[in-house]
Amino acid sequence: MFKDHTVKLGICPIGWTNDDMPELGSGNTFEQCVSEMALAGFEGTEVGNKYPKDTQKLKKALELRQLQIASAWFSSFLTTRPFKETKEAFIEHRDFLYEMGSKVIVVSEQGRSIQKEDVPLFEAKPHFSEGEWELLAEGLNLLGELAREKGMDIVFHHHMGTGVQTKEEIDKLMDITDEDKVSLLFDTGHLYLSGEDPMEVLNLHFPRIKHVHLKDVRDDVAAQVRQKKTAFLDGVKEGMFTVPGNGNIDFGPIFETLAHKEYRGWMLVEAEQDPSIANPLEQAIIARNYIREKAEI
Ligand SMILES: O=C1C[C@@H](O)[C@H](O)[C@@H](O)C1=O
Ligand SMILES: [Co+2]
Repeated sequence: MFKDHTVKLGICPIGWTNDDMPELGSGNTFEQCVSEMALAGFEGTEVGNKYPKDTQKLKKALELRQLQIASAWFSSFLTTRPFKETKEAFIEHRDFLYEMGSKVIVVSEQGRSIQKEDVPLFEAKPHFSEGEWELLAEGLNLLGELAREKGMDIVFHHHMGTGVQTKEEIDKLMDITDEDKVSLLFDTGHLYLSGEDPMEVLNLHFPRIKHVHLKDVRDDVAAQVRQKKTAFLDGVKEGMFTVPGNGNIDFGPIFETLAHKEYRGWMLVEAEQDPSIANPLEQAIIARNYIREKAEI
C-alpha cells in the first residue's frame, strides 16, 4: 500500500504517561516507555513529560532503541496573550526539536481552550470572534516563518474543546493562513469525536497535511460523555479514546487515501487512556498489529 520509506510509524508517550494528568502513569518510567515503543515495533515518538530535557541524554536513550523524535506539542496563546510570550516559548521549543532532528512542530491554540477545564466537553467549546481569528492567523503565519528559519514546518493541531475543532473551523483556518507557512496535523480521533467525517478533511486539505495522529474513539463511552456532560480529561480517564483497532473508526479508507495520495511524513498512534486500565505495551501491540494488517506497513 504505502511505498517504501514514504511514511514513518511512531507512537506517542501519552498512553504511558499523560502530560495533562501526570497522575496517570506516574509510576511508568521514561526507559520503560521508550523500550516498550521499540519492542512493539515503532520507529519514532513525540516528547512526553518524563523525557530527559538534555538533548544528549535523550539522543543516547533513543539511539539505543533506534527511535527518532517526530515532534512535540506546543501550546500557543495567540488569541489571548501578547505575541511576544508565545514567540519566546516557541523559539525555545523549535530549537529543542531542531536539535533532535524533527522536521515539524505541533502547534495547538490554547486561547480560551476548555481542554483542561471542568466543563461539559460537548457544550462549552469557545467560538472565536473575527478579531480572534485574525490574531490567530497572523500569529501562526509568524510562527511558520520562525519554523522556516530552521527548515521546519508548523503543523496546526485541531482539537476538541478549542476554537479550531470542527471541519468548518479547520476550513476557515486553512483559508485565512498562508499555505506556505501553516500546515495541518490530521488527528483522526479529534475529528471523529467532534462529529466530522475525517475523510472529508483528509481529501480537502491533503496538500497541507504534514503530520498524522492515529487516535480511535469508543462510541459508547463518547455517548456517555455527551449525555452526562463530562469534561475532556474525565472523558479520557473513562476511556473515550483508544488505539486504532480497538475503537469504532474504520482506518481502512484513511490508510488507503494517505497511501494513494502518497503522504510523506509521520503517522503516530496517539491514544490517551488510563494506563492502569489499558496496559500501554499491550495497547501498542494491538495498534501495531492493526496497522500491519490494514495499512500493510
Ligand atoms: O496531540 C494531542 C496531545 C494531547 O496533549 C492532547 O490532549 C491529545 O488529545 C492530542 O490529540
Ligand atoms: Co493529537
